[in-house]
Amino acid sequence: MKTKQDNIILVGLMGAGKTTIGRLLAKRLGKRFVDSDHEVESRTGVSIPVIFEIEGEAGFRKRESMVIEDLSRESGLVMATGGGVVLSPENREAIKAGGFVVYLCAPPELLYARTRNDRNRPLLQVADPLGRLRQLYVQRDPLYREVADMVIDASSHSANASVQLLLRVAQSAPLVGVEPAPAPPTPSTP
Ligand SMILES: Nc1ncnc2c1ncn2[C@@H]1O[C@H](COP(=O)(O)OP(=O)(O)OP(=O)(O)O)[C@@H](O)[C@H]1O
Ligand SMILES: O=C(O)C1=C[C@@H](O)[C@@H](O)[C@H](O)C1
Ligand SMILES: [Mg+2]
Repeated sequence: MKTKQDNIILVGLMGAGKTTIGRLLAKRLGKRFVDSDHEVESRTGVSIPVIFEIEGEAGFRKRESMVIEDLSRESGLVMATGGGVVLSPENREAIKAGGFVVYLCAPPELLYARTRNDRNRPLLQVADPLGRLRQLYVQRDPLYREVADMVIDASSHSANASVQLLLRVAQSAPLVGVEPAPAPPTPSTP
């Protein structure tokens, strides 16, 4: 039977550390690491900025949804997701059904510091990227919480500390969806 713990799915805003932490965690758990952003790029053969340029955000979201639908049906994965996957109700359902979902939560100011020198995130190529991150936080924080089985404060942990925390959870969490063992028979009195 498929259990929720078969897959661990990381959600959160750009720069929260989904790719960094997901890769390390997968290695430690001996699971396959997948990243929905990388999967979109490998299916199209071009980078995310190029997809945004040619097809706009709407085109990217359609491709992202197809990838999420496919990957959420697999098992034994650690999956990093793109920051915007929670925008679509269909993606949210697929993620919730597809694994144990961890929201890496961090304030916009920290996310800005982590992403400011990277040109690979089209939504942050604006005059005021910190302002954009603040808007996205307000819009998306409730959506990440809606899908999350667990929230990690990604601002107070190093990437390695977050991995350690998740390893402890993965190794101690009961398997959701598994029937509890039947109670032993009560001895009959002679
Ligand atoms: N405590 C931390 N946890 C995770 N990543 C950190 C931490 N501190 C710094 N970083 C750095 O933050 C940067 C952004 O991380 P990463 O690319 O993993 O984010 P992401 O959540 O996958 O973003 P995106 O949604 O844009 O793909 C990386 O350079 C990473 O090394
Ligand atoms: O937050 C977002 O909407 C995005 C985050 C990235 O992971 C990429 O999926 C893309 O740049 C869009
Ligand atoms: Mg990433």
